[in-house]
Amino acid sequence: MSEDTNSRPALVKRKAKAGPSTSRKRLKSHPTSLDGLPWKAVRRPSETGLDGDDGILELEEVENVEVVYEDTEGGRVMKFNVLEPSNKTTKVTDPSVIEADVLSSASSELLNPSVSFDSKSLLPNWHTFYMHSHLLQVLHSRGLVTPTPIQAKSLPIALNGRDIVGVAETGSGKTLAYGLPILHRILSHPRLPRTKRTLQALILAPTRELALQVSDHLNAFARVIDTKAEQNADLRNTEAKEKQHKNITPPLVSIAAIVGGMSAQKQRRILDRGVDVLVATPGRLWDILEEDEGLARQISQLKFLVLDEADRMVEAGHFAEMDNILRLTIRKSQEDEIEPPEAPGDCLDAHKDAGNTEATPVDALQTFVFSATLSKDLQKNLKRSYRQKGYKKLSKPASTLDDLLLRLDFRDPDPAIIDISPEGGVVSTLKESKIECLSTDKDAYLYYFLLRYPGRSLVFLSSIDGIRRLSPLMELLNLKAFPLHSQMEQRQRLKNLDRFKATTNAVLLATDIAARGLDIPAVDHVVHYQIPRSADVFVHRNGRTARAMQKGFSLLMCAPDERRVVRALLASLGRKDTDIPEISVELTLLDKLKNRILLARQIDSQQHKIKKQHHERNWLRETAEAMEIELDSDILSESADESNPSKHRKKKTDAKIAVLKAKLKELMSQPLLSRGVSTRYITSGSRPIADDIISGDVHETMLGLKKSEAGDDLVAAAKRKPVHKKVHEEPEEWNGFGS
Ligand SMILES: Nc1ncnc2c1ncn2[C@@H]1O[C@H](COP(=O)(O)OP(=O)(O)OP(=O)(O)O)[C@@H](O)[C@H]1O
Repeated sequence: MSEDTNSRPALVKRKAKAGPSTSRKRLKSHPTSLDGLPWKAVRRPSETGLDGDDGILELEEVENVEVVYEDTEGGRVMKFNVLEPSNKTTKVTDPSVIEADVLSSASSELLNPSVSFDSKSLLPNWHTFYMHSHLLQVLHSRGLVTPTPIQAKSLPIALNGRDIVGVAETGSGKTLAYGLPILHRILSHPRLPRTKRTLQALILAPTRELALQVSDHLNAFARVIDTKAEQNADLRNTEAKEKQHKNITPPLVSIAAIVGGMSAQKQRRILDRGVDVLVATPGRLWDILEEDEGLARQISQLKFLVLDEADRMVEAGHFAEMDNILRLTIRKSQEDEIEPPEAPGDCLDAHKDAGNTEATPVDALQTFVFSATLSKDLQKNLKRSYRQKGYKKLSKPASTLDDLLLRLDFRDPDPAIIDISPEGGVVSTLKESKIECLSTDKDAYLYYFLLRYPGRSLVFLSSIDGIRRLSPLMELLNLKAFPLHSQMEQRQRLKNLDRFKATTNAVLLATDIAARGLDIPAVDHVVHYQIPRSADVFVHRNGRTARAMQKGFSLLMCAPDERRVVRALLASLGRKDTDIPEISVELTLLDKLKNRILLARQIDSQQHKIKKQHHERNWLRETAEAMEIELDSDILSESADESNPSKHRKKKTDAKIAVLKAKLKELMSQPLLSRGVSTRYITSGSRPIADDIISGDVHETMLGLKKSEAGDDLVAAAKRKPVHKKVHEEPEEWNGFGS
């Protein structure tokens, strides 16, 4: 993670490279601590197995340092001289000072942004927001030439110090809508030299993956732009550039992620060094806060509080932690005033009396609440939560999202509500479809879909057991499928996510932990293998594709007993199930696929048997050891003795598996031929495909079917009403990302 860039955990190995050389000049004898040296993170090549954001290990090294020992009254003291080539100017070695220097030079650009970056001509669409020139440069270098509608609407309001409740479709750039104002403020108010960073912004996110993604996303804007790396022709890939760069330069703004499943000690150390922005999941943050008064104090003095995917945070069972954390953000002076409205009407009247819709609060904790799905009622209640005097204190713990959001210490008498979510939650670039089939046939339909429409497919299941069942089946069917669910280790979760991102033709089998916020580039298809449990989850699952104005496709698999729920779910979005067209399926191929699936299931069940036996043996052995009982050697023997019953059973099962695997291999080697096509007479039959093969139009895995996108094969259904966006002003002219 990029917050590690200038990290220097206490327990890592460090090597001070050789001392003075004659060609170097001693510039300073500076009795600084080890922490004061210009440590650089050491790149960890993947071959070493030590790469990746494991959150545990960070290696650093330091160069050109001379170690001297000095005898003092208190004993022998070690001092360090930092050496530099004679043609260079001296730099003091405290990293915080280096950072402060960089920061001040960056902030000085603000005084005259045109000197370093001509945003007016290079980024005319962003120029009008007058953001820090560093941010503009990063936007430019990343090719983000036009703000998205939610960004265009939020930025002027947020930069003006106001609170915002923002609702906009999935993948529409909400992270930068709240992130840029935060970064702008921090860059524009540099720390004094030699002072530690103090926490300015807290961003709460419901899942670990989302928190890490937000911190990565914002970190790209927090680092010094490395013009040398930019020019390096060998490093055209932005990610590679960033990776190389973040290893050497301290960030302008330090952004750390605090999430469960990673080393808590390391996260504490990062916090001890001081960070500007913290992105956290409520659970882990509260764990740390319980032991860290200093951090709790910093949280009570925040400049920004963000609730990303606020509605999900409550669902995720973070109620108590959220409640506790939000209480910390309430200013003492206001705490007494935090009361629930007695009657909504009273409150609204009082609100009107306040009559201060445009005011910019002076003591500014700015609060941003963002999501793709915040109900209208909730938005109204958020306005109401503007504290009125004369009511009782909120002493009871929060028990609903309304309750919880009432705790938000909105400074703004009238938080701006920006709702540009599309009607029914349907993103304009998303094509939806459904398949109605028996639950028992879902595997075959899914397999058909994945073969017929190769690409990156995110398959949602509601149960972890379902994922555990499907995963090995997919493997046996030679599909690259990666599981992702909450019972997996965090490291494995991130690894699978990365693998899925890196593979163009892959499947991610995920529970709803992947439904929210995850920004995976180019997800072609979202499949609802099991129907979502709520309309919001449906919208967010769909939102993993068709992001940033890209095309996307979603498929809802609906069994007869699920129809009623689907109807209700769509009705709550103001839609009908007939709105969603069915996708055409070549049924002759489906039958052939069913045979493959049948075999794969049999193999899996046999393999499962072996695993179970193995597990039972281990359990017996461990229990016997614990109870100091000696077990009959027959039971545990792994020897090749044929008379051993368990060994014999295993051998039999192995043989069965081998036969089944051979059969499956044989089946999979036979081409899947669509109706009316024969391999012997490829140019004849009712559907000759020779021409298609020559022109490259043929689908490789299903002969007789042309290559097509899933969206092209929809069976006409009752026409969906066009999706009307609510009226909004300037973003109307926005024509998508890019040029
Ligand atoms: N102005 C822009 N121009 C082009 N791409 C952008 C712009 N702003 C953000 N993006 C890209 O759009 C993608 C989606 O952004 P982001 O993850 O912030 O969406 P979101 O609205 O938070 O989605 P969700 O509701 O699913 O969490 C990201 O890859 C981001 O880099």
